[in-house]
Amino acid sequence: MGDEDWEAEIITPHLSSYVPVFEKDRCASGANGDTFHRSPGSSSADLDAGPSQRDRFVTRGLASGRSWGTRDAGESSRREMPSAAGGFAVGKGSGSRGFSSSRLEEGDSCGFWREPSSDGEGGQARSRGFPRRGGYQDGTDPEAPGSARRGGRGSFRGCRAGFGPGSPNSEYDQDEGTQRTGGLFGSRRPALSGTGSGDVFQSRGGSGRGGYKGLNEEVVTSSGKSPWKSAAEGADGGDTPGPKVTYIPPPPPEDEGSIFAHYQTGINFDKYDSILVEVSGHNAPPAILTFEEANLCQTLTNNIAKAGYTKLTPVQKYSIPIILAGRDLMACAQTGSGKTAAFLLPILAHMMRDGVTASRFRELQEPQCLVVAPTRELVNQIFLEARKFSFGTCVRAVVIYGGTQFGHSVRQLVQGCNVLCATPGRLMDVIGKEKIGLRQVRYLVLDEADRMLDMGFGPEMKKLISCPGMPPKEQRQTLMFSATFPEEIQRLAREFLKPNYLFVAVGQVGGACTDVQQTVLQVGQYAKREKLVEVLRSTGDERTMVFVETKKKADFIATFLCQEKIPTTSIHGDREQREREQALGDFRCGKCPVLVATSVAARGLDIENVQHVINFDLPSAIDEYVHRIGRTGRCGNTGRALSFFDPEADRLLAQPLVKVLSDAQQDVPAWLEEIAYSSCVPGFSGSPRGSVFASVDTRKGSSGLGAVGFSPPQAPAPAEEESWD
Ligand SMILES: Nc1ncnc2c1ncn2[C@@H]1O[C@H](COP(=O)(O)OP(=O)(O)OP(=O)(O)O)[C@@H](O)[C@H]1O
Repeated sequence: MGDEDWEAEIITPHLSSYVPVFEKDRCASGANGDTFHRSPGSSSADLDAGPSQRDRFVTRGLASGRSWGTRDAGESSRREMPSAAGGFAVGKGSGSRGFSSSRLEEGDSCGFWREPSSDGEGGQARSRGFPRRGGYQDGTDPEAPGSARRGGRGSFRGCRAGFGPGSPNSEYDQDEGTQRTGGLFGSRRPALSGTGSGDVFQSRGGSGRGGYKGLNEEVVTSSGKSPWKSAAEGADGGDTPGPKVTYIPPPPPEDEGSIFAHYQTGINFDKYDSILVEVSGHNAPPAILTFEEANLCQTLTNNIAKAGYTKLTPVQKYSIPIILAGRDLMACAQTGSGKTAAFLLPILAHMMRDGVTASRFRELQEPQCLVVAPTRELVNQIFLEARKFSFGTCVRAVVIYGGTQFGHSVRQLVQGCNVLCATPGRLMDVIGKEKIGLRQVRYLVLDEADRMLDMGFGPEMKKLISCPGMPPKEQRQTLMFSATFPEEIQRLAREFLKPNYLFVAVGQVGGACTDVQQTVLQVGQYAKREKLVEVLRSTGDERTMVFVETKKKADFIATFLCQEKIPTTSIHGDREQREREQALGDFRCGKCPVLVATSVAARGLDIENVQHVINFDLPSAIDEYVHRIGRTGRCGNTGRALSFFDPEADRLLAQPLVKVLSDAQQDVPAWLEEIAYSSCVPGFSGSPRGSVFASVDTRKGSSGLGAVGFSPPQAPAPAEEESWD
């Protein structure tokens, strides 16, 4: 099938949904009211008796009984597992030489679509001089040339937006109500078309929508400038012409049950206690062991209890007292370990302690706290957390982000704003329109800070701290959180932080969550779809996120899976915001148990019951891999990650991948070690794009800051991308 053919194939069916209509004999009811007769996958966690004590990273992963691979365990080499024993790797097979057979690698013809050997995706996928990834594309991919491919996250929990009825603002009141759709939850969803999902398939040609485009959606020009900003300004209500964005997200839930809805911590939650934590910097306050020790006000304490939090996670134990002491902080902790509450709780406690007053209706709002994050879904998630913890207080949290009607953002703001959660583009828009003043900012939080400071967002963040009115770093508290913190980004971050900032490293900086069982299979590009279907059929309707490299491919694979009668939806930057939210809602509620995503969903998504992450395409950067697989195995729950490793395209990832696997005490397939060895990069630092594995505060090299804990596993690499130009 030629390139044009597959493109046509996607468009012509006019799918109103990715949810296929099932044959009656196979499904009685389902995503469209059907019940799928697919055998549910067993996900029993195979717990070992006790934690494996390693020299630096004490917590350890768990084996799930399921095996995706077909190799013998004997082919894997277990690394650095002095006490890895019993049960840890039970049932786990990693890699499959079988799948690396030339027959499959050279292209199978069992699928309905055959991938040509050349691709147009590689330019986008392998920026920075890495080999182009093999792919199916036709070279007309709008993402291809020069696009950055790192990304943000997307997550979503519930509905969003401010309180009460919007107060019309004539300046921005256009299109009021025209698209008040797109809720995430059943009752709030718009009337659905077609098969009932309402997830209208119209992502192609999705340019011109407003808003910052997430992760691998923004285009970084050779000058390092990011044109997304003007798009955001234009489409979201700024000055440049473009299609008007009319989407008004549904309001957040009002009932207490929904506000405090949470999922259970997992069987490994208590194992967090054994993770080694390193704090560096001078005069760090001691960690707290309980919420009581934090001495929070009664309302906050009640809200913490209602949220189901009984015990602090390590990053919370260390970060909360540091923030309460007024110190700047850079904190790095594994995915899903509670970083959001680690900054929200002490900030809210401070605000309450300082007697924050209810903000009132005003044209210019002056929030005390700014939380900036890279994707729309993530800021919405943070907003919902802030709203939950501030429930019953006078603190008002507001969320604004691109892809929604600008006037709607303004209407949320003018009603009052103490804590503003925003994506960079929309934030700069409202600052530019003088809807937000920065004079009162006491707390500036960069979530996914390494992403916020890299070449995609860094210039915007620099602009933010130079905005008129923004208090200098000496007069504000700056807090940075992420699961990964490359050394070069740590260096850039210092410009934002007071010199005496503290650095908290929970476990290994940039390390994968050890509650995720990682499996890598060698699968040639032409065999991937067949393997994907095989895996998805074997896992039943367990929730699975499938990551691919490009937006087009996300559409294509989602459509393909639907044709295979696997209820699937997709999220990527070319989908309209309403569609993105609909997709996440359908995935979250289980209507579509498979979500095909680009890296826009790699960071921060906190969705209950995501049992699997599949890297259909591996990312080029290992930190991206760490974030992607962190969508499962959250908060002490176990999860599984399966990656299709295409030796042609993924060779440069082999080395850092081996390191991530072994650091997380996972099986390392022998073939992967061989590839890693053969593609050995002299002076390897753990990542093709720089040292992700900065296991320590980078200041330690120069300032001799002392720290208890682990030592760097390798010599620091020369920083890449030092410059934003
Ligand atoms: N102390 C706690 N007790 C119980 N649940 C918690 C606690 N802290 C956080 N959680 C829950 O754990 C989940 C993961 O938290 P959160 O999203 O903040 O993780 P994260 O570290 O920011 O992850 P990521 O790196 O992927 O962004 C959330 O559902 C959150 O409500």
